[in-house]
Amino acid sequence: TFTRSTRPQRMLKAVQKNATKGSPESVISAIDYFCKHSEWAMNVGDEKGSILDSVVTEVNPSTVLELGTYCGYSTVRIARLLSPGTKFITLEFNPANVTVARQIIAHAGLQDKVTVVEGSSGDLIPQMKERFGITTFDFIFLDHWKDRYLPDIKLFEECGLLRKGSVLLADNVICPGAPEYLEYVRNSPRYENRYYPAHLEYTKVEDGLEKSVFLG
Ligand SMILES: Nc1ncnc2c1ncn2[C@@H]1O[C@H](Cn2cc(CNC(=O)c3cc([N+](=O)[O-])cc(O)c3O)nn2)[C@@H](O)[C@H]1O
Ligand SMILES: [Mg+2]
Repeated sequence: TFTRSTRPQRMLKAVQKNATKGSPESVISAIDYFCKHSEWAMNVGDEKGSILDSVVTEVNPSTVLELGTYCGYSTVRIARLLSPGTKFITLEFNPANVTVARQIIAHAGLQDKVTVVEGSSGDLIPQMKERFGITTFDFIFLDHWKDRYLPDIKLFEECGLLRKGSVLLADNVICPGAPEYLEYVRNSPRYENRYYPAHLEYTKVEDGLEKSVFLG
């Protein structure tokens, strides 16, 4: 029987066809080209991706967590900037997307830099310490279900996974929006925040990233 491919599978084919193996930049370009000329997809994209790059470079983290791997676009953006020995974990709920993401990350030659863990953030965050030997995360990128941003930041606090200076960067705080999360970090004395205005990936729609530094 004929089963139609999925958008992540078509994105993977485009990467395998157009990107040079071992080149993270060409994987990033191939995905951005696919999203601009073939099919829109919910990667953080090139404009917000450059902001993500600058924050990762500024933090120069030793431990990194990403929520919502999807196809691995932001995973590749982050992993290509990390120093050797950095511990980078990305969480992905959908097993089909885990499979696609691992292949895209491998095409970029970054498979040894990051661990893609299948499961939901709510289940996996409390396991970070004992399963992966993490004490605290220096940098966290939130790009998963928007109604999970707030419960998950509270989970980070409860599990003692944040230290003074830990940086959280949240995608889509305007579109689709994460109003409860924004209200929480902006009204909490425990976070120093900065909003980076941008646009929804590959569109002219307003969106942005919120950076929140945990003050301890
Ligand atoms: N709690 C979770 N734990 C682990 N993985 C998760 C979780 N929630 C979603 N995911 C995974 O994230 C991936 C991508 N994803 C992200 C979202 C939520 N983000 C968006 O819906 C979104 C939507 C738009 N948009 O509609 O324009 C733009 C964006 O940049 C977005 O991130 N839904 N799936 C999917 O593979 C899903 O399995
Ligand atoms: Mg997003």
